[in-house]
Amino acid sequence: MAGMKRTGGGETAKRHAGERAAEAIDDGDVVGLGTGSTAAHAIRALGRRVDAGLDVTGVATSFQSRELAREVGVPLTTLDEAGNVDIAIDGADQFDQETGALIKGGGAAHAREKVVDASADRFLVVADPTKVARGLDASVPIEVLPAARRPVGTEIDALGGEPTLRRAERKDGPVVTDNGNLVLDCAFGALANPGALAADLASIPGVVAHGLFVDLADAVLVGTDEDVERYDYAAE
Ligand SMILES: O=C(CO)[C@H](O)[C@H](O)COP(=O)(O)O
Repeated sequence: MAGMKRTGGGETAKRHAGERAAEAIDDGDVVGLGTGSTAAHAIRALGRRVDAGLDVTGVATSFQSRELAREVGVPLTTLDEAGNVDIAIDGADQFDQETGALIKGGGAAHAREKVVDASADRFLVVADPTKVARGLDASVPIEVLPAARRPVGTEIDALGGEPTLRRAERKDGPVVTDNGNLVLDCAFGALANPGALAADLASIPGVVAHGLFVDLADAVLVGTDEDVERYDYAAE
């Protein structure tokens, strides 16, 4: 698969990935509903399968995915009620095709996404070809308690990162997450050891969640304009 020419970074590619992922849902499944434009295609496709008689419940990872699930008729539950997630479908901002390690949080939803994706028996990532990488070098979103913004920034500096407070596009001020926190987008350059950086970031007081998802994805479905390529990282 590596080295194949892929076309697509637009909605068609995202739709192909999302629709293929929705086909993997079985009757009775509790489904983690990811956030972002690619996961949204999966939620819409799942809604069509529910219309056709599929019996599933969804666990939303954000305000946005909850609203969309309601709109397309996917019944909702919570982790508290369901206890277990059979399969989660979620997007990514970048993934390392060798290891399946991900950077997530472009939609500032990665704290809840990580809880849902990590608790799923199977975690399917849906992406378009612009997300495929050799190694990881995108900036890492870090959700922080508002009161911890400065001390966390100092720790990020010490780890060799450059933190930038994420600002809202249509509001004066910062992006505030669904959990009431702030996001620091942290540029580290090429990540030599994402697992070690993930552990370092998780140990900083005031960090709610970072956007490194290491050893979590079971498979990544990359939609193209024509088809879907699948990368497997664990026995399903
Ligand atoms: O991590 C995420 C949200 O926090 C998204 O899944 C990620 O940003 C990908 O989004 P899109 O499919 O719109 O490119």
